[in-house]
Amino acid sequence: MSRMSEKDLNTMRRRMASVANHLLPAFSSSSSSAQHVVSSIGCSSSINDTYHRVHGEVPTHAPHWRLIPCDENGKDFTDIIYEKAVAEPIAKITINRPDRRNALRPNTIKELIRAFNDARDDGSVGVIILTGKGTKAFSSGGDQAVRSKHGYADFESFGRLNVLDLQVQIRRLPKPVIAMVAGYAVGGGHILHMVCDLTIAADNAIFGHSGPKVGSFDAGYGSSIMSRLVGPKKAREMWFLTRFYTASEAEKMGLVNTVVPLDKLETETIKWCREILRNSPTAIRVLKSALNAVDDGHAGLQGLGGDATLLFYGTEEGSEGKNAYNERRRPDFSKFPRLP
Ligand SMILES: CC(C)(COP(=O)(O)OP(=O)(O)OC[C@H]1O[C@@H](n2cnc3c(N)ncnc32)[C@H](O)[C@@H]1OP(=O)(O)O)[C@@H](O)C(=O)NCCC(=O)NCCSC(=O)c1cc(O)c2ccccc2c1O
Repeated sequence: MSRMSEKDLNTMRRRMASVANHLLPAFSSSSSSAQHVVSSIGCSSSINDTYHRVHGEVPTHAPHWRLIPCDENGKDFTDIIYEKAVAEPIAKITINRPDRRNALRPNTIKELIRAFNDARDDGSVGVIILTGKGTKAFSSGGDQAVRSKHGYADFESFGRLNVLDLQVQIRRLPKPVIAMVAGYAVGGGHILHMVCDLTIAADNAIFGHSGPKVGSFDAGYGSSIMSRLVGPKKAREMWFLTRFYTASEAEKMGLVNTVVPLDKLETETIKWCREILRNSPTAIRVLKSALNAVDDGHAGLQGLGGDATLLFYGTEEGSEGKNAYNERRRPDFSKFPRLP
């Protein structure tokens, strides 16, 4: 038999490793993601397939955060802290009213909307983290101290429900938004984390609705998205009984993606950001629209349709139409395929 080359040997090793992997015990569906399997067995090299060899683990170091002190008009942020990671496409928006359990007043929402707008427009941002200052609360929802006859009113003479605008903004923002939840996420705080694309919860997190106890309710996303997430029966239970649920109960209900020890919350969230950021931004963008499209009706279709147009503009076929118009000639689309 002729001597094996180094390349043949490597191929053989790879195939043997692959066969050995298939002999590993199967994992339950609750830990179905490959990365989750990797972390649950604590050793990425245990799965020695091409996928894991090529993609490997993401770095675990903490980002260096740069403070964005004010909005685009130079107005200082007071109710939020807005930061961007240096040399990494991650933005972090922190609700900063810890002595009120990060309750939301109209000004808090206005600042959140401005920060989210900035993160959307900034091409160097690919993922946005939404969180609350401190470990006691993500947010306790609408600030009951400033609730008036027509909504919430802080520095104005009229009330607003501008949290609804924020919910729509997060839902339509073409970048993933991750809720990083420690402590209470109740009332409007619970709804905000549900509207985010993913939720990473600390083991001290508590979720629930208090609306009907304080004479309020969110009959918009706060009802429809919750029913989608936990199912219609559980959604009714949560709204009708206004009980609070632990992080692990929330995970079982499908309300959160994962639960981690409080001191690992940011590290784990950053890990999820980095894993997302290694993937195609356009794929992620279109998937976010697609995952929302059916539920969001015309607005959902518009988002997904807008993505299609955006991609089409980058093609030669799309440019031919524009060029022909600008050159005052008929467009020639004859060379473009009519795919089956
Ligand atoms: C969140 C709590 C369960 C935490 O309890 P804990 O014992 O840890 O802390 P305290 O209760 O002592 O709170 C410390 C301090 O913060 C003040 N505070 C906390 N939450 C709020 C709040 N939401 N508004 C105003 N102030 C708040 C509290 O008074 C204390 O102040 P001191 O001066 O006494 O130190 C518990 O705090 C709690 O149950 N909070 C209230 C939760 C709540 O009912 N939230 C409002 C629900 S309604 C809502 O959020 C809402 C959401 C929407 O999306 C809507 C959409 C459309 C229409 C309406 C909407 C809407 O109303």
